[in-house]
Amino acid sequence: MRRTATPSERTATSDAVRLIGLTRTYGGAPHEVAALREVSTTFPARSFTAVMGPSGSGKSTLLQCTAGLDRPTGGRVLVGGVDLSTLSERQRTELRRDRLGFVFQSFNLIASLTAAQNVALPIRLSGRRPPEEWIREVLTLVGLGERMHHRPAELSGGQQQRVAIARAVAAQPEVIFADEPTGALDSRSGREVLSLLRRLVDERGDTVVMVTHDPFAASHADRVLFLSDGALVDELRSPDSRSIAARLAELETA
Ligand SMILES: Nc1ncnc2c1ncn2[C@@H]1O[C@H](COP(=O)(O)OP(=O)(O)OP(=O)(O)O)[C@@H](O)[C@H]1O
Repeated sequence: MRRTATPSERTATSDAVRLIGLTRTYGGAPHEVAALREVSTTFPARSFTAVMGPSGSGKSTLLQCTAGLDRPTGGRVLVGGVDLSTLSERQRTELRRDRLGFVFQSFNLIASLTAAQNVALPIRLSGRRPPEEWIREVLTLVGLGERMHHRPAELSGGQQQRVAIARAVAAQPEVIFADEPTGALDSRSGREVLSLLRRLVDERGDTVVMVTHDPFAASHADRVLFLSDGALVDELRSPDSRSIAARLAELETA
């Protein structure tokens, strides 16, 4: 089930996503809120980026606009070179389904389906029939090869999140967007999920963009972007939790 380039075929230098002057305002004058102000950056292929910032700084809006779930009011988003603003609503839906993967805080699994059926669902929705060996391979990758036929209620929170990650990985997306993926987990399960995301990047060449409030979670990334009041104000490369927490505290008190 290898529709797009395999990780080894992906080049280390290409940009998976490019943001150019990304702007999103809500409401009109005099109550206009600038949730994003001319944010420009790139998310290189095979990299793990964390997005941080105080509450209300624009993290969710950045993720939503970058993943084509919300339309920016200015600037451009390029996913694999495709300018999202040139796509119709339907084409954006197809791009999300076929080329992007999503992991949410609340797992968003379908309760009546088994782990294997949940993982296969996005591929089925795009009209393809995923081979059972591929679904087994992806669930084995996340350490749940023995739990393929369990329903979400029969799995722990950490296991459910790993099923959700398997679901995101199964269609070989160009970028995996994770929104507070450890927010609902205890610290041990959270650590397992973060190690798994790290492994996807290091061993498979996946590209991960993660929004988080947690400096420890962000320390698993190659690079941490900091938003403040809708603007991209700083970035740290290969940071440790302590330096991330210190920078965040400065922005929160600013
Ligand atoms: N649909 C909306 N209508 C009006 N304002 C909005 C809307 N969505 C977000 N905003 C505003 O845009 C700004 C950025 O919000 P956003 O949710 O992106 O921040 P965040 O950094 O993700 O916050 P948190 O960490 O609290 O989740 C905030 O001022 C918020 O109130």
